[in-house]
Amino acid sequence: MVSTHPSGVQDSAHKYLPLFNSKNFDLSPNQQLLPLTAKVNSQDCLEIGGCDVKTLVEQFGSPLYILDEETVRTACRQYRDSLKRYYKGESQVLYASKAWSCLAVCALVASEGLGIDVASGGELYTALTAGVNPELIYLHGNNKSREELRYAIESGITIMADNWHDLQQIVELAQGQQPVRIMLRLTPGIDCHTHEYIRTGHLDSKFGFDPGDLDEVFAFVSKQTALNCIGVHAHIGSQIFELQPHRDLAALMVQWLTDSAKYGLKITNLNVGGGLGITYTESDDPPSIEEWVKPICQVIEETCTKENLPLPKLLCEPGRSLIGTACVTAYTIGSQKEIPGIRTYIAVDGGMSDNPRPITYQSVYRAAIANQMSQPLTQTVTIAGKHCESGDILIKNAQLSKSKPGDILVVMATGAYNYSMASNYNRLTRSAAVIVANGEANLILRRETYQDLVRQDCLPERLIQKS
Ligand SMILES: Cc1ncc(COP(=O)(O)O)c(C=O)c1O
Ligand SMILES: N[C@@H](CCCC[NH3+])C(=O)O
Repeated sequence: MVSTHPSGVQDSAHKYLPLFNSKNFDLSPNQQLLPLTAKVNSQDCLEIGGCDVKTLVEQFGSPLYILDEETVRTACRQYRDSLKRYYKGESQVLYASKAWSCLAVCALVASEGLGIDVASGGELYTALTAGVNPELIYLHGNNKSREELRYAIESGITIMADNWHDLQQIVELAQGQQPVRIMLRLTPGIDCHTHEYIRTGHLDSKFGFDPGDLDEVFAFVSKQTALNCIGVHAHIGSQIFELQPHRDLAALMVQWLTDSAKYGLKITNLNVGGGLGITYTESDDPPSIEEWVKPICQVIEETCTKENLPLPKLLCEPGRSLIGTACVTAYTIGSQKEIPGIRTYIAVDGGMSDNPRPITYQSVYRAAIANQMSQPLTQTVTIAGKHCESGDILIKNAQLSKSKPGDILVVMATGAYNYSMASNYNRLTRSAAVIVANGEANLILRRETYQDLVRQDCLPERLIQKS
């Protein structure tokens, strides 16, 4: 018997399902706990993209990242369409690929007309290999190596100059070449309420030029014929639910455009970064994609009118809100340990190596037993990973239906900063990932093998064991 809350919400995993109907693409993916196509089928199993999660695990193994194509496409379109609706100037959405960088994800967002923000040579290589147009790729980093900068210049992408060292190296490498396209990353000095580790816009941040250096930077850049400075950039942090910090940022950035004009710089691009939060639990209440885009556009237009400036090309670079809720991770339940009067641990076949966010940021997730979605949530259990680390806990006090070894547990909203931050701790092989759409599942990341684990290992002659 499924019990019902006074609110009418079923006390089963059904409560996590989005109110999605295929004709209505208005739901903002970042406000859902499960991918938009999630439903429960006649076997009481969770289905995503028309694929039964239990069957996917049988076919592709466990743990498994399951990425819903429709949810990612919907999020891309909502960013793009909102910019078109609320901004009279040109605009471009970039995907912050640090959220999940792999060939398929880069190709998917590029097919929706997005550009890509990369934060290293490796992410750049991935985006280029996926076939992304170099003119739509932007390289970030507070300590880019000379090799990374050379690679960026040779590839014809835009470099986000983050500091003086960066600028000097770019000028040196650019000599004798076409002017190198750069944008300046500036620290706005704007605080927001999010985890300390993922705040970037406050003054005490390792990213970007200090606001006190602004005039000097504009003066320097204006004299360099090797540089083509097209824009300014700022990013205030991640998993943000408030709108005011981004309004403040937009106004401040237009001020930077006015300041730069005094140095004869023709800066035409303004990149407000990313940062829109997502729903990890029912108590998270982020604005929708449209609600985030609209005030930014309005503030830029109003401030430009006031300052008598032409509208800049507006760029933004969301990561988490494009992909976070498009994915679930499916695990197989194994051992259980009941400590009377204390708690019950349920262990799964992954943990901090495939999702390091709980142990790193104390992030809270929701889960369900995918093969019995309507069963009442009668158990309060702690979901433990399989690593040799007491802190390897995925969820404390999860409300689940009664489970047994072999059941499939899905953890929700694992699309952002999970695979991309995954490790091989305890030499676990990295999990596979599939993309699902219209009842079809395709592998996008092969599961690592034991051979993969030792591929880069070298065994010096003198250490070889002689029998
Ligand atoms: C420079 C930059 N741009 C974009 C992002 C993407 O942020 P989010 O995933 O919160 O949208 C980040 C990460 O915080 C970032 O550091
Ligand atoms: N890795 C962080 C986000 C970092 C954002 C990058 N600047 C997270 O998982 O929440």
